[in-house]
Amino acid sequence: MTKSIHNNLDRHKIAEIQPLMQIHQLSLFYNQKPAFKDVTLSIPQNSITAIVGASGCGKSSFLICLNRLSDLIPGCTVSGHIQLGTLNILSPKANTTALRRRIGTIFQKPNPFPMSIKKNITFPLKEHGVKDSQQRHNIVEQVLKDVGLWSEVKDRLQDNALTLSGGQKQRLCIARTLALQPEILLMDEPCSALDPISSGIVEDLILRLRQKYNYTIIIVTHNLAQAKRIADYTALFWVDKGCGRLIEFAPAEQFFNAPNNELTKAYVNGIKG
Ligand SMILES: Nc1ncnc2c1ncn2[C@@H]1O[C@H](COP(=O)(O)OP(=O)(O)OP(=O)(O)O)[C@@H](O)[C@H]1O
Repeated sequence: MTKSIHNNLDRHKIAEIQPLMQIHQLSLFYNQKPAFKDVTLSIPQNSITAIVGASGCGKSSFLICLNRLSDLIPGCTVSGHIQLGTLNILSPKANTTALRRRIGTIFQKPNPFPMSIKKNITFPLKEHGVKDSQQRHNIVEQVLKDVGLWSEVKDRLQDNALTLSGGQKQRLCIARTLALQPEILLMDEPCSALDPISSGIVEDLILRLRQKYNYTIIIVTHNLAQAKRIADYTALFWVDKGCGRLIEFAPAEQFFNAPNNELTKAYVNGIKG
């Protein structure tokens, strides 16, 4: 269940990876108070990037900028630039519905809709224009298989999703997001509300989504051991003078074994944090 560092992409592959999303001088403010400032980094494609750092350093705030969920928070403003291919994500002209289909979010607390297991997946598909019911059913089966839930729920697809265990609910939420075929998955501490067994299953799933399906995944985690097991790249955020800053962003092997920054060194060695 738990994975060794060998699950991470090897050094040669890391050198070949192209940036998928370019983030330049990104800052986020809640009612003029900065949560984090001046973050510049490129998210490599088909890889797992972990965001780590002590509580309150702006990790979740960073994540919500990337598909403009930040628009939904009153008093929240974002400045800087985020480029995804030809799309300028922060442009007022960007279509946020289409954007959130391309960039899906998995939250810390699994949030299935209070409806059947099957409808949890077919409902968003209908909303996004998948009209053919056989096609919707095929997608349900495919994504439930992708998250390893099909054999557990195939005989109870009409049961309310709220009857599932915490780990099953989280995998259903991941399946619901996968059904819309996003390019990027944002995960905000997806395992922290789960027991260790369920957490291991979701961790394995995250690795499989990158290895088998080439997803680009950005995951916020408090769990350094988890970041070490699954991340190809890791970013450390830290609070400086009341505001989050990006301290270091590097391939995971370098980040954990030979970081450039003294703060990163102290953090990965458990001296800080
Ligand atoms: N909706 C909000 N309104 C005002 N301030 C907020 C809001 N959400 C977060 N903050 C503040 O922004 C700062 C960064 O919070 P954020 O949740 O992004 O940090 P984090 O690193 O994800 O923390 P944690 O690891 O505890 O989840 C904190 O000072 C927090 O109190």
